[in-house]
Amino acid sequence: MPTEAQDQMAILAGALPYLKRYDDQLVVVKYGGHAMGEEESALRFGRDIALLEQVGVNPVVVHGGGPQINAMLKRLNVQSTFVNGLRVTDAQMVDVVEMVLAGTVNKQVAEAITRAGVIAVGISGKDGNLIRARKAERTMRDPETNEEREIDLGFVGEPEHVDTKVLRLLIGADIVPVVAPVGVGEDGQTYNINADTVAGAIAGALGAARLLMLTDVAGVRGPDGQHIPEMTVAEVRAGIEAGWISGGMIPKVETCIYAIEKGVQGAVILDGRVPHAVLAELFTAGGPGTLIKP
Ligand SMILES: Nc1ncnc2c1ncn2[C@@H]1O[C@H](COP(=O)(O)OP(=O)(O)O)[C@@H](O)[C@H]1O
Ligand SMILES: CC(=O)N[C@@H](CCC(=O)OP(=O)(O)O)C(=O)O
Repeated sequence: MPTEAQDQMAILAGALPYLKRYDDQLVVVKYGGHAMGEEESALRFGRDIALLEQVGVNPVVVHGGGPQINAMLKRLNVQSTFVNGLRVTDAQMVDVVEMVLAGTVNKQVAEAITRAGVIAVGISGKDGNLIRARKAERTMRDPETNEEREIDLGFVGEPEHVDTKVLRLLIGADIVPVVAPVGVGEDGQTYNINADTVAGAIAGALGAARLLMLTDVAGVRGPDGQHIPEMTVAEVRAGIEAGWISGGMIPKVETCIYAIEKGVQGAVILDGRVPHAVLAELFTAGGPGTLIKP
């Protein structure tokens, strides 16, 4: 009968080749608001990110906070609406969004990593010229006239330019950057940016080895509801076209495709609520999520 120690040795031996593969590599981890869950799961996430740093991987965390923004808006009695997964953000709301994302959530995530023994620094896309944004433009088909018309999302932005200098300085000093998805326009306007989009833009600009998208589903499900362990970009496009990839999964897979086209070797969608999801994905054969490859 194998002893517990032998079991642990077997796990370690299995992980060693993967540790070597990711040594000194950049891994961007998008930590979604739904993946955050209870305090204990956030602390577990912090320990896993700290462990990555300690074994020589360079993690960069981009967090979301959609549910946390919703909770604050509810307390303030403010209604919000979404168009194609993006929150219509007026001038008053952009202040609340920035306060929650760059304030509360950003500091909680950075603190969870720091508490695990590795220094993390929380910044927003407005710091160090990290994310220069422009107003996001979207159109929608009017169901009555069947014509495409522009929709005004207010202060919703998309990254126009990512300046990685501040990230590289932090990474070089063994500090984990934790980024809130807020950007600044040329005129100094603050923009609310979807966190998936920011994670893809940063992974692309850094030329990361991997982009991990932590959400609250196990990965991409196929037409019959089965979990798909691995997909090519062409298969993802076919899934969107056929309609079995839909809703909130569309911006997620599109972000993965964008990052891959920018040179990221692989992007993974996985359930961040599962203990040690990040470690299992990077350091075991055939991780638990859906790996999207060129
Ligand atoms: N093929 C699919 N596989 C998995 N989830 C899908 C698929 N198509 C649509 N979805 C939906 O996408 C959702 C994930 O997106 P979303 O809720 O926006 O995540 P997050 O809040 O983490 O950014 C799932 O909960 C599911 O309802
Ligand atoms: C424009 C837009 O929709 N921004 C998002 C930013 C937060 C986010 O993306 O958080 P999750 O990753 O947890 O969904 C929002 O306001 O909810």
